[in-house]
Amino acid sequence: MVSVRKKISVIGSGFTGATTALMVAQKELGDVVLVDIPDMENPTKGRALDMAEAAPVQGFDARVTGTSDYADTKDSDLVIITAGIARKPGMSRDDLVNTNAKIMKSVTKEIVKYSPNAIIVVLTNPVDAMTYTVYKASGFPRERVIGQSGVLDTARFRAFVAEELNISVKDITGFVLGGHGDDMVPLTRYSYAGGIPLEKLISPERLEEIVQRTRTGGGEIVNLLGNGSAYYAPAASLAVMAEAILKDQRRILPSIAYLEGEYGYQEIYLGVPTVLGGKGMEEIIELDLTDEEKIQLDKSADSVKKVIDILE
Ligand SMILES: NC(=O)C1=CN([C@@H]2O[C@H](COP(=O)(O)OP(=O)(O)OC[C@H]3O[C@@H](n4cnc5c(N)ncnc54)[C@H](O)[C@@H]3O)[C@@H](O)[C@H]2O)C=CC1
Ligand SMILES: O=C([O-])CC(=O)C(=O)O
Repeated sequence: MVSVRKKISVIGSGFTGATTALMVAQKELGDVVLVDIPDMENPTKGRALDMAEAAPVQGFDARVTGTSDYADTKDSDLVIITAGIARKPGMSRDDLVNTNAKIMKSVTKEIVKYSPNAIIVVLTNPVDAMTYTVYKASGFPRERVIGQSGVLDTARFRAFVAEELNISVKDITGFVLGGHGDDMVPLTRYSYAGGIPLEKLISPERLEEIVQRTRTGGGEIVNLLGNGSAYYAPAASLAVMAEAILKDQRRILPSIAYLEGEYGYQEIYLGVPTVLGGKGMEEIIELDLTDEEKIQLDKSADSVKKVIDILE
């Protein structure tokens, strides 16, 4: 009998990969295959087994297995790439580019071989350029290769605003555009608390401080952890994108998408509002930007382009 359960492969069983596997399984989005390099096969199997043993306690129905053999990923519906090195204090995400680009190319080859119809979501940094690398290496249409940054960046902004206003995080919405670097563009004009524009509730000076903290939110955690980067909120962000795709929810979520003229950019991956559904990135939503916002977005796009140029 052919299984109708969805299959999700998570490449990289480190902090973000393992946490994502658990969150995706807890949401019962499908069966999860956790993959790492042969040297990491036993720890990967161990993490997967440990998660499988959490299933009866928490009552989720999802098989979780660990492997270093890509044949086990065959016919995945969704593949999430977290493989690669993470930064340490004093490093920028862009410092990871050469090492991680090689890893992206090798894992993409295996993904395409075993799951030619999969949708791929990339987390590995520098994520805009790594998503571009996977897109080029896969030959997949742009709908099926996206990256994760905006859900996380927006979540950080929402968390800081909720703390500032002492209001539930559930009532705060935000919008972050651009590359996943310190010049990302949080759009306060499109951000609300319970439907009320934030600009009516928080002073411009304080809002600017929150925007700055959002921009450097990844680095704040890198400095606190000392030996790696964030993983709970990144994994939660991947799980929500996975859910939107696997349940064909058509949610409006920011993702890193390949632009073919949208927002005035060509042949670049950049964070923009998208509709995520069963086909992957189904639409890009173009917002009107003020001159100042467009200048900021141009700066962010330039930074991403420079990293992509290193690769080419
Ligand atoms: N886009 C975003 O918002 C975020 C991106 N990241 C990025 O995600 C990546 C992973 O971060 P962590 O999980 O914390 O790192 P980690 O070091 O805990 O895990 C990375 C795993 O990748 C594995 N790996 C390396 N080469 C591989 C290959 N060829 N095939 C399969 N697995 C391979 C390693 O063995 C390791 O287990 C980093 O590049 C980090 O910067 C992390 C958080 C947020
Ligand atoms: O900061 C990092 O290196 C990891 C990351 O992308 C984030 O947490 O936003």
